[in-house]
Amino acid sequence: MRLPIYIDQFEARKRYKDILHDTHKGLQGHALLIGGSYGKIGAITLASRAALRTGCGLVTAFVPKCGYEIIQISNPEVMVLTDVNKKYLSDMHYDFQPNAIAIGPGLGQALETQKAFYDFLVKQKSPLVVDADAINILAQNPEWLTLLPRQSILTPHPKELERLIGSWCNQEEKVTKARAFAQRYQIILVLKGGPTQVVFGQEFYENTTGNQALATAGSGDVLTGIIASLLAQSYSPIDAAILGVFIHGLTADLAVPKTGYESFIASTIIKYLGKAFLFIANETGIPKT
Ligand SMILES: NC(=O)C1=CN([C@@H]2O[C@H](COP(=O)(O)OP(=O)(O)OC[C@H]3O[C@@H](n4cnc5c(N)ncnc54)[C@H](O)[C@@H]3O)[C@@H](O)[C@H]2O)[C@@H](O)CC1
Ligand SMILES: Nc1ncnc2c1ncn2[C@@H]1O[C@H](COP(=O)(O)OP(=O)(O)O)[C@@H](O)[C@H]1O
Ligand SMILES: [Mg+2]
Repeated sequence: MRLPIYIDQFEARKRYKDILHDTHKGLQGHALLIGGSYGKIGAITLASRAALRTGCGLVTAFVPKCGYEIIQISNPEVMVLTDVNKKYLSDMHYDFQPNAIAIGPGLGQALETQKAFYDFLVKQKSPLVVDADAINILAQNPEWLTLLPRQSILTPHPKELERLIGSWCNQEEKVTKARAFAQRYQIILVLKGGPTQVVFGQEFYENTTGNQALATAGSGDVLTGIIASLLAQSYSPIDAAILGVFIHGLTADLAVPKTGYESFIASTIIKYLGKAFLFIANETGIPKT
């Protein structure tokens, strides 16, 4: 098997773009995060907060009606659009053009949601971030995979990946199958785990940040928000995926000396995003390459 390209501070720094001093929220990108269902509004709450803390100018969450107050109260900076349905999404309808869309955290797999996801996919032209139940819905409806815009980023954890590509006997087979899948549908696969790997065309990357503190509910939802935010800020899909997984893991490496593994939760990732960006934006004295 070919050796991976390691996603280290140098790979991250060469992709990182400074925030310009004369920018404004209208230039910083508008991310739309679609998901949530009754009992799982937390997933989209976390993703949208992470998107804001990753630097995009505007964030809108699209959730079923039951999520409206939850998100408005917990994230006042986030705008909220609601579905006609109370407990799960049934019509992903909005009348603005976001710079990036992520779909899936907490979405559920109700039949009406599946149908709405199909209608949504048919209309999409720009790369998406596809996570969690949106991946599970694609695994149940593989013929919809051809609807994914080129260079969409899918972020499966190992179980979601298995649903999507079938099982594997060893790491080599996993990567080979993932690569064939990514090439077939012209997508980027972020294979989450410890370590997270990224598969794109002929390239195969492996992240060097992160630790077991990330084994906590919602940490993948936060990653989805981070990648969507970078995509909204005009990072290319592969740069958004690479920088996203690096920053996400880095928060855990920076936090653990203070929090320990046990008390680290998904919100801690968001809390440490600032320190992670300072590290990447060269505040440590390490030259930017
Ligand atoms: N606060 C919230 O609202 C939360 C909502 N969530 C949402 O809940 C829904 C279900 O997601 P889940 O991922 O929990 O359910 P899944 O059924 O997709 O995945 C859980 C299964 O995957 C296995 N698995 C997960 N990570 C693994 C790894 N690294 N190695 C091997 N096996 C692994 C688990 O053992 C379990 O069998 C999604 O929509 C998700 O976004 C979760 O993100 C948790 C937090
Ligand atoms: N032991 C570990 N070491 C490093 N990273 C981990 C570990 N366990 C989980 N993670 C990371 O945490 C995230 C978990 O994502 P996911 O399973 O989708 O969580 P959730 O759905 O609860 O948000 C992924 O980014 C994964 O790489
Ligand atoms: Mg997940």
